[in-house]
Amino acid sequence: MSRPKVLLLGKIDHAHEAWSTIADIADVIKPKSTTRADFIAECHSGAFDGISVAYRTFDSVSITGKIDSELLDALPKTIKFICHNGAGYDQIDVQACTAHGVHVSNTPTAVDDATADVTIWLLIGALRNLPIGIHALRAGKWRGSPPPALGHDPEGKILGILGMGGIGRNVAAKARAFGMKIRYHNRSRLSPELEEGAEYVDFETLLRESDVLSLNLPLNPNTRHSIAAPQFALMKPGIVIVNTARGAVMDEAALVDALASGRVASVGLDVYENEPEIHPGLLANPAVLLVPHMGTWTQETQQKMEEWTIDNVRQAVREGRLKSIVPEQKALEEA
Ligand SMILES: O=CC(=O)O
Repeated sequence: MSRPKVLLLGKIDHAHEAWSTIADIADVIKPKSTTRADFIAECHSGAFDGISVAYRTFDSVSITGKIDSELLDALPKTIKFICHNGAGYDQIDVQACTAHGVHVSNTPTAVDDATADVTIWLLIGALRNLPIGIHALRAGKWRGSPPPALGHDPEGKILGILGMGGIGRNVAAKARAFGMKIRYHNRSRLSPELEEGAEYVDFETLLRESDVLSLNLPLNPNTRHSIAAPQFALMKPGIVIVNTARGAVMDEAALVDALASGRVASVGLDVYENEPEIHPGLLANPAVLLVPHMGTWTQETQQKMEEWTIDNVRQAVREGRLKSIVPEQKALEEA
């Protein structure tokens, strides 16, 4: 019987030992292409014939582009599993995968601490007007003249969390240590054990009453531009917003307008609508705290994410099922 074949899209940077165990159970194939057009041609050349599982990284989008119907049509029909290294899988059209009989996994929980840590860092930095001070200091002007306006303490402020999954709940736990009052909105209300005292409110109340809003929802066709001009108009003037989810859950141009009008006092952003491009209105604004998508940028978390993805590959090869199928496809593994 021929050995299973695994396609590696991107590279393994940390979990080399775990990855070496895949070579014991499968042949690993790497693409030669560096562009989507070449990758599709390579698919048609038969180079990937027989693969059943693909491991992919966020950065491998530069080779393949989005995993959509066109790409799935080009890949051999034998592919049954795509194991994505990352919590957010907006680069993958899950509906198209389901239609092609391909199951998709991501890396929930592995990213929660690191992403929540950066969320809290951005939250405090934006609340305290730190970017203005940092900017002035680097320009040799100490605090600047005039100095930044006084910031605000997190204690007693309402933190509204939009998207109360693993990362949102981790942010809540950490923000409680700063004395923040936690409210959230989600597609559905959580059990009291998961809520841990957080108050469930409707979307409009979250927008109207939050002092700080943290975006922790996944990007998909339903959540794109969840925060746009009509939502900014409802917000409490002077709100601080933090986004460590995906840029496109918020309309970046509308955000620039909301900052200019003062409706939004400050933002802390790790993600952008058209990464790595950033809206010039954000770059020009010294009040905003900007980080280049580093939410999971730690040794420990990158290692955990790779190991988690490799576990998915291993389970797919050995047992024909995934450790962490994405929520949209849960019913497929239960069937
Ligand atoms: O952005 C990071 C991730 O999706 O894991």
